[in-house]
Amino acid sequence: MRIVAAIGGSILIQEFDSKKFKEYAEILKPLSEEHELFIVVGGGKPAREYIKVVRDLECGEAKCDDIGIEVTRINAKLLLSALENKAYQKVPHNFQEALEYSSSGKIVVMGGTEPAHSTDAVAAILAEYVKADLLVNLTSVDGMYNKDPNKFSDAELINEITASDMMEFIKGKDVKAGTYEFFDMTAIQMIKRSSLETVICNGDNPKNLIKAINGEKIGTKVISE
Ligand SMILES: Nc1ncnc2c1ncn2[C@@H]1O[C@H](COP(=O)(O)OP(=O)(O)OP(=O)(O)O)[C@@H](O)[C@H]1O
Ligand SMILES: O=c1ccn([C@@H]2O[C@H](COP(=O)(O)O)[C@@H](O)[C@H]2O)c(=O)[nH]1
Repeated sequence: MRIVAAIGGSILIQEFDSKKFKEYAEILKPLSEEHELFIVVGGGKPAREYIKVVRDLECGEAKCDDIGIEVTRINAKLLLSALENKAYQKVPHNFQEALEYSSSGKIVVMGGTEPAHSTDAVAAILAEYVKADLLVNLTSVDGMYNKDPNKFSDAELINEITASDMMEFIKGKDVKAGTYEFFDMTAIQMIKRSSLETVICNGDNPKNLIKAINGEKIGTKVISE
């Protein structure tokens, strides 16, 4: 299968250590023997810290995004280091490069592309571009809830949701650099327009990626209606 997986920076770089990079490398290396893997890495807390500094410099939102993108690419480089020769050792800056690098037969790892969206959108556009069989979004919670589970203890996990309902849910959320909390509109539009098979699940345990690939019931399945 051709798979695009977005790994949240909130997962990979919770602390400034190599733990999650190593854990993911252990899972991704054997998976790449069976599947074509494209990994998109988020910025996490470091991206938001840097974005705060740029915002204070009053350079405008696009510059904030630009710095965010740089941080996602640093995180991508860290994952490349962990993956060693199983990954193509260059971070693509656009979708065409991603496709070119994948012809090496190795895992492709990238961060952001251009301003005004999150790496969740990058993963969805990439999935469309490479005609992926599956898009997996690995984040810091078990999937999509009816409200923010970190703010409401009675939040309920949604097992299945249509892209249209998800759009309705996300409508009006902040689109400033570093504030895309949980998915962004561009990502959902791609899922809808290209009927991308999509699963959102908890990436704290990298084995959840295997479960999602094997079609086990996990997290939230997004239906492209
Ligand atoms: N309805 C919701 N369902 C699930 N999570 C939600 C919801 N609303 C808000 N959130 C928040 O979204 C967060 C997940 O987004 P976050 O930006 O941390 O993820 P990421 O994409 O995995 O990482 P990063 O953006 O740091 O790369 C959760 O920690 C949760 O608090
Ligand atoms: O293609 C992209 C990717 C990212 N950004 C900016 O970087 C931050 C960090 O990415 P996350 O996916 O949120 O971790 C994001 O909030 C954007 O500000 C971008 O502009 N374009």
